Amino acid sequence: MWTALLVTALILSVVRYYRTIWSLCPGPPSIPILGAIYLIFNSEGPKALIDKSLLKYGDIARIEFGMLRLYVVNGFEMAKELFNKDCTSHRPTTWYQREIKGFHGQVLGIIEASGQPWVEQRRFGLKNLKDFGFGRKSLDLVIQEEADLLIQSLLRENQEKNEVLIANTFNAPIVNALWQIVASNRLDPHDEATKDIMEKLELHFKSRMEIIDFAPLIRPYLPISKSSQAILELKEIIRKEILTHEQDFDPNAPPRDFIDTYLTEIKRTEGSPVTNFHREQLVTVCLDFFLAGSETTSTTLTWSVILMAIHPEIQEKCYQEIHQTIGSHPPMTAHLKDLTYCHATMLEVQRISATVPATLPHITTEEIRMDGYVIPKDSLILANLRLFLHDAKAFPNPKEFNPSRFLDDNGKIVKPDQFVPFGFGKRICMGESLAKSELFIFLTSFIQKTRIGASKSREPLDIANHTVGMTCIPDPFYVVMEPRKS
Ligand code: HEM
Repeated sequence: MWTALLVTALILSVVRYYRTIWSLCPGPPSIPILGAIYLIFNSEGPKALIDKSLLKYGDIARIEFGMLRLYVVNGFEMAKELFNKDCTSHRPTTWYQREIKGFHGQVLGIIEASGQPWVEQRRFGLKNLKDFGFGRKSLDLVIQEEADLLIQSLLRENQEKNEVLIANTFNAPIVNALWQIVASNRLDPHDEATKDIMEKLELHFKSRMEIIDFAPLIRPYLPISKSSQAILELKEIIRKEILTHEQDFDPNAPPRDFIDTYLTEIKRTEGSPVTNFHREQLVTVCLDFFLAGSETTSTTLTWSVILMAIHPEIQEKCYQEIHQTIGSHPPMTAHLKDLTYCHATMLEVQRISATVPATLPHITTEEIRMDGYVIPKDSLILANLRLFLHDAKAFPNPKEFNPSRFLDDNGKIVKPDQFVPFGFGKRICMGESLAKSELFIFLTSFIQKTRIGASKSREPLDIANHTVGMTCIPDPFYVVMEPRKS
């Protein structure tokens, strides 16, 4: 009798499972309990989530992952409307976000936070990221110095080996620029401590989403993964830097960097029963800048190098523009408006690489009904940015690398709405202006001082050789880099 009852209960729950998912919008086949988990644990990894095969389900595809329901939005208009809603601007929180990124069960920082604490931290971060020209140096100068040091080191490598290996090449300089903004210190790229930070960041970026983090009952009893351990150690490094800042912090002196600005805010709001500004919050906000701002920018720069090597005629056009407009003057953010072809080249690098192929997951806080679709409360939702950036209607011949598509007849920059490398809506990237300065100054400094070409002793360069994860990263490649005569 118990067996019969068990079998009936099982059949009923399977029927219920299929009735529920059939009442929702379509998606890849799934089975009870596991859903369509095979999609991200196959050899393709997260690439499956942005695959064109999902287009057959319409503007939005539903993917079941065990207890989770994920919606991938492939329709641009729909995505824009959805991501502008308050009820889609929250983030899912798992054990990882509460215990590893957060502190004692509390979600902190910007990337994973939601509601009022997120609004406050994001607003504060945005306001202060805008004029990150702290203390002695302007932001442009910090970026120029990092670009120049890297160029010198690559030219030396080229002189010794007749070619240069491009693999994680921009990671240290970009982390360094961020570290100077955050803590006004420069990390020595040859120092063991710096290599350690880079390895930890890399471990994090190479890790896959751990589905088990969504099982709050058993997760605390399982061992901490290497990538989570790396995050805890990165937080400790940042915490130590904050403690050092606290020792010689003078609230009446101008802030030296972001940490000082934040410490001033902690002092200002001290004693308030509702303050969200405290040391652990600062640790996570800084960590978020490193996690969101390092790999994204450095990978886009890696794409710039491979694309310049494949397209010497475009590189030459950029060089001529730089040569005629600013000569040997160090490139600055303000030159974006004068070096329009270089600006267009930077946009085209971002478009074709789609470095961040999808937004991070958002979570719905209420049921949404839109264009005949129903998205239940507590569903994960992400937008397929790569699809929008490669949309043939907005960008004719989308596979072609053609910076001129971003220039009108008068040579002015024009950007179609679908140009969304930084996402859109309420959670749009916070580091957009910083990233643009970094991309522009690095790209133009490289072209101003070097000629990048393909290495003749290697296989032809091909942008199809890349790995898709949280970011799309070109596989390591070799180029020749020769100095330009000034
Ligand atoms: C080329 C470089 C970059 C690209 C392509 C990029 C792209 C993105 C994208 C697509 C998102 C997700 C939006 C969403 O979930 O809806 C995001 C979020 C974010 N980015 Fe960037 N990003 C870049 C550089 C930076 C930099 C330099 C920083 C700051 C130091 C930064 C800070 C952030 C933060 C804090 C978030 C989370 C925002 C929130 O949840 O409210 N990013 N970025």
